[in-house]
Amino acid sequence: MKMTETYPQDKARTAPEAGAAVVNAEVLLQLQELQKNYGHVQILAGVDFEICRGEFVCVVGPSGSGKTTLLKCMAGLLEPSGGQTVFEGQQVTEPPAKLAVVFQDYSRSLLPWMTVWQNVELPMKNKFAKAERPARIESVLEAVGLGGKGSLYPWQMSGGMQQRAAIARGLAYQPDVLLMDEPFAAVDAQTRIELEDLVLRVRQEFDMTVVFVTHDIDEAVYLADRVVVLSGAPTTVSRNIAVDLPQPRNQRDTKLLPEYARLRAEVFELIQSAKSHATIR
Ligand SMILES: Nc1ncnc2c1ncn2[C@@H]1O[C@H](COP(=O)(O)OP(=O)(O)OP(=O)(O)O)[C@@H](O)[C@H]1O
Repeated sequence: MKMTETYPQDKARTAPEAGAAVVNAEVLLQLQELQKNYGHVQILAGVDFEICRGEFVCVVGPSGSGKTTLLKCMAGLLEPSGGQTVFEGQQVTEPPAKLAVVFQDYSRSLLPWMTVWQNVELPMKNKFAKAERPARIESVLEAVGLGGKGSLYPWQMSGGMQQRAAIARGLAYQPDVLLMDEPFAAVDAQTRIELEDLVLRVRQEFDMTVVFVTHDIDEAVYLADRVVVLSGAPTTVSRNIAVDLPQPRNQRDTKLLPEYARLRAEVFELIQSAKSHATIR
């Protein structure tokens, strides 16, 4: 087995060996020639890739390349100007029930007048009977390291704890796919490391597919089964890189591997090149 495979842009399919957690190669999400304009400005110029069930895919690209725009189109929160997102064979026209999104700005995503428990319970109300909820809430709070903290309000917690609560809320109704938009950008470096490992753990525990947008190359290579590198706007997929680093990942040992350094350098070069070719507006 090759250590790394690079998939051509028009055939962004993941081989099962791309990551240990990928148990089959069932395609769950497809981005088909996705385009998005804001007014006359084209941001996404036909983004095309697929995500298999169980995969952890990181999306990286230069600032302003449209990573957040792409994620919103995937989530059904923004209507594309062309192309489509397909989730489990259906075109996405509104947020699918089996998909949850965790945004960067936890301070705005948690409702400050609700306790952590109530925040986590909110999205579960349409899916689980009242009697079922407490055990599930306790289990997700435990999973994110907030066991016993459900009675706190967001403003009584640190930034890292609030982001844990936002992740717990994303997990609470057991989505098939978790979309995360630079979720750790606003926390300190030590907390960021803890949250990266937390996401890897809960991804295994809850058997989820994760799409994770980040501008941090180290984070992308450390977390991903596959890194999708975007070009600068007008944006297409620059490269699809399978990350075949051993699982489970470890903040010290994984980052000492020559293959980690090689992948990191590859992504870095691509982003530098994308920056230099991006249209200056
Ligand atoms: N609602 C909007 N109306 C007009 N332009 C927008 C809108 N949202 C985003 N843009 C522009 O589209 C481009 C892509 O924005 P987006 O936030 O998707 O990029 P990004 O890659 O996530 O950026 P960053 O890495 O800096 O967070 C930017 O130039 C931004 O100013």
